[in-house]
Amino acid sequence: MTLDRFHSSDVHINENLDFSSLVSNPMLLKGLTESGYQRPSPIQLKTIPMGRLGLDMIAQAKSGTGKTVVFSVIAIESVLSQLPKDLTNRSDSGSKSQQQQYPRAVIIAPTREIAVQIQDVILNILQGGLNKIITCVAMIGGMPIQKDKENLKRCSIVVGTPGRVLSLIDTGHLDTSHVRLFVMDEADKLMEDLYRDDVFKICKGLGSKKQVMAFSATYDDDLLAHLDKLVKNPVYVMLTNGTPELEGVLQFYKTVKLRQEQQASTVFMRQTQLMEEKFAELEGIFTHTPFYQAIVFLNHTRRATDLVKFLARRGWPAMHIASGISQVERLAVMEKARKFELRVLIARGIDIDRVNLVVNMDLPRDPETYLHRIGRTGRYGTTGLAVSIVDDTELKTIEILKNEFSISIHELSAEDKAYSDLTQQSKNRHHERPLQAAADQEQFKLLEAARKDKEMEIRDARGKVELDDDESGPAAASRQETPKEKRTLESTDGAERIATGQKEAFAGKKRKLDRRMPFPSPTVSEQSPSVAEPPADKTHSPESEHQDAVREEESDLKEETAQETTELYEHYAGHNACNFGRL
Ligand SMILES: Nc1ncnc2c1ncn2[C@@H]1O[C@H](COP(=O)(O)OP(=O)(O)OP(=O)(O)O)[C@@H](O)[C@H]1O
Repeated sequence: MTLDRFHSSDVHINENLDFSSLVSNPMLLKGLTESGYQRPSPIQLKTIPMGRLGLDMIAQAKSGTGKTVVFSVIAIESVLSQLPKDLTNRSDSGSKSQQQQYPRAVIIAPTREIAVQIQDVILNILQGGLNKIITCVAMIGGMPIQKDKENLKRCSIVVGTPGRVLSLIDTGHLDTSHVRLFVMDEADKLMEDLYRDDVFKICKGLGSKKQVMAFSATYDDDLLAHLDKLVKNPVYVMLTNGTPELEGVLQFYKTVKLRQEQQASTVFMRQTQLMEEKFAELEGIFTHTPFYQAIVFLNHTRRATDLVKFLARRGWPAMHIASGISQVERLAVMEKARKFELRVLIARGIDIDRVNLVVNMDLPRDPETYLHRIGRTGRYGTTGLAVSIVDDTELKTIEILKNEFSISIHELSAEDKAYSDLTQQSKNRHHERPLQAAADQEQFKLLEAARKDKEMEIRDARGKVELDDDESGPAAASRQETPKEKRTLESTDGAERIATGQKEAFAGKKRKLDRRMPFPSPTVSEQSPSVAEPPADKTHSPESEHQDAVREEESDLKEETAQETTELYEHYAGHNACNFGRL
């Protein structure tokens, strides 16, 4: 098994067809071809013709096999079918501003990132010339709603998250009178308790004249029962009979154990120590496995920041998009990941071409989510590696995944032939080096930004700081400063050099600022990997405050852990959620 690009049978069709046999509009065809879609995948071949006929549909295909392109094409075709013929076939159809536009298709997805990705796919396809007459806008929570209201005056395809779309319908800003298509992407997630009511309300709010389609990689009885109420007389297209594992993804697990001397007295300590072990294991995997970009999943979002710091200290540019950061920041992180400026993204369901390694630091709560996660690699029939780092309790879950859901997961060991083949090949691969250089540059930029941040902070807090004008190295050379400005510098290797006499005054600040630095270099901190580091700003966090915080976190975690353990076992052990043969 290699990581070189090949396309597995997941996306291979036997027919000698290209998209010209599926779509007729020349600009649509041009947009598809120029977006890199030459030949349709099996799900595209089966569903696009029926979707174009206006049939309601429930469709299933493995992750990353082209479902987004299916409903993007159908949405564009649905809009085209409502526009006058003379507008839709010519590339000189006039500018959008001259045309009255109404929302004609609404697509919803469970996460903001996925909604933005869908918008990007559609916008790319529209680049073939249809962008002159069709507009697609993502409307998602966390972004200013005012902008959506403005955009709705000139928007034909709305892609959004349920909460935002519903609120735009409820307030009358989304005019539903011309909507003729409603698509639910990742329908399995959309039918979870969190979103289901909103999705039902949206479906009702969009009126009765619309075609309804649902897409997912997995279906179970509950999901089908819910969808039955939303999708009337659907055609079912199911491409997978068993568990929808991707052929190109090798799956492994690696067990971590606490050492004798680590026998923790509390749940919190035990969890923390186990996570430390998992962090160390992750570092080993990153060191020995060839990969372009990796996505790491964690169940507890609070660990995401710790992991970013841990990886950054070891030279792996990483960022997270866990909750707690603003939507604007999340989108910026996604952009960096896409531009290949990050090697590691700690994230949820997103589509980045170069991801060929997925790591689970905790197992998810249900097998569907496991499949979603590992489906972030092996996109469009390529190859990838998925590793779950588990402790003793999670090992049982691996057994259940293997036995009850027939998912093949092997223990990761140097002796494993598939894995050793893979690592062996890395010796001949050179792709890491230029990437590392690019990543280093990015790290340097971030260190520079952090350094500037520090200066601002110092200036704000203490007024003008009179420091010796003693600096050297590239960081200094690249800076332009006013003569009066005095500075605290980091050289490129991250070591801080502060003028004598100012160190003590600066020390409290420094600890505070270190925590904010996105990519502290390994030399900034020589601490051992610590998952639950004490608050760095000791001047502002006396011992007692720290203990309170630890206690609070401990009790939080206890609750979460207890609840999750119960949910996890109920979910995996007792039930047969994945009845994939139903359709
Ligand atoms: N016909 C095609 N030819 C080449 N590449 C394609 C084709 N269709 C889709 N792709 C690429 O495959 C990747 C996955 O496609 P897409 O996101 O549509 O899959 P999906 O089934 O919707 O995945 P998920 O279930 O994870 O959302 C994307 O990078 C997309 O650009």
